[in-house]
Amino acid sequence: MLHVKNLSGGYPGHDILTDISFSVSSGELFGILGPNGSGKTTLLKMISGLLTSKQGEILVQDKPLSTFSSKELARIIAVLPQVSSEVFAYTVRETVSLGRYAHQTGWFQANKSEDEQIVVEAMKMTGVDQFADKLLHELSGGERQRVFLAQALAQEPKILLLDEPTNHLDLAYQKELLDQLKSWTRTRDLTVISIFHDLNIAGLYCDRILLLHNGQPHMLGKPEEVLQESIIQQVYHTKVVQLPHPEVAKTQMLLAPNLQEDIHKVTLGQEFLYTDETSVEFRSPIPLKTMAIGAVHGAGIGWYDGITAQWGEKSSSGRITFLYNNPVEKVEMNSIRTDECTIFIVKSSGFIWIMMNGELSDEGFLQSMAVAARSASNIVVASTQMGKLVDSQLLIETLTNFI
Ligand SMILES: Nc1ncnc2c1ncn2[C@@H]1O[C@H](COP(=O)(O)OP(=O)(O)OP(=O)(O)O)[C@@H](O)[C@H]1O
Repeated sequence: MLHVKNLSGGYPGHDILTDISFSVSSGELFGILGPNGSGKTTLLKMISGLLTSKQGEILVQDKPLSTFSSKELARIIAVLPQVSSEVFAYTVRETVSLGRYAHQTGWFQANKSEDEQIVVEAMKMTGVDQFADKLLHELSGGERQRVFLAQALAQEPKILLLDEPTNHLDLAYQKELLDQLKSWTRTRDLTVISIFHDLNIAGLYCDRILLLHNGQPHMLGKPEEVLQESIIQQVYHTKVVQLPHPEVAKTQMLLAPNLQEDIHKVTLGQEFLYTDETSVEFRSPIPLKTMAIGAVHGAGIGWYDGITAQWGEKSSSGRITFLYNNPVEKVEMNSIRTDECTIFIVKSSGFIWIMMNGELSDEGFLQSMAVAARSASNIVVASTQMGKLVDSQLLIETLTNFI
């Protein structure tokens, strides 16, 4: 559908892009990612014919882009630019109708009934039909964004170029728009080429991603190939954490903020353990990353600021909670200091809680769980996730001696 071959160029006296090559197939949702100033918009402007290249070529449906008249091109490619705050005194209906321009063959055929039908359909699909007769400047940023999308759709393009399409949209409209675009790529063979700043949205919806860095292609591939911690850190120069989406087989990237200096350094130990006649409680002064089994509240993986074992009547505390019919017995504590971390263990007839002062990997959590599971079924492994990364092998040997 679209081939970009060895493309270089930019603005007069200011080259931006160097040797970019890629192809986009019909019905593909193709994402362009990259830091600010990496050349994403410049590339999109070249594909839309707004900027000419210095070297290389762009083929649309196997014909060089430069051989299309602007009207011919508008029947194939529609562009949704970054929405600016400048709007003209047009109504929503008039704005969307402009999308039909490329399909009109003469002045007297303007607004034929077929065109009108398509305009109404585009307005319905984007949910802007409810304010069809309002002026653009009477709408919110997100509503305006949807009007321009309707205009692009009314153009009935084969290729839709989008520059940060979800920029002004709230969460529900982001999802609705992207679900809709994805479905049109499948059902109508629409090809979508879109710039994204949100790596996670790109990861969820794109078939492939081109990652630009300083005007050059850094990587081209499937989202799971491109969205790797090390690649993103190298290109964006910021720390991110990669993890699997909990519901779909897609990778997600989280920012890793520098919040640790706001948290005072603590060592988990006996002074945070409280016992009375109806409960044993560990009240942590900071949130702990936890993995728990057997709990009525907080089982699985999470972040909690405490653990409670209770019997008798007691209101829920929001901490990881274990319930017992009878009082737990033989509550023992152990503080173990290794070269890398200190571990605080609370053990009773009913549970084992392992609290780590250090950073524990997912594997470390699972292995600690496995050691504790040899002698208990109600278990919490908790970690401050601050300080040194704990060596899982050493940890297992240490825990095996104490549990
Ligand atoms: N009209 C222009 N004339 C000269 N240089 C320009 C022009 N527009 C953009 N540039 C420069 O081209 C470079 C790439 O800009 P571009 O808008 O393509 O980046 P981008 O990746 O889309 O960035 P952002 O994520 O900030 O939108 C930037 O250094 C920018 O200053």
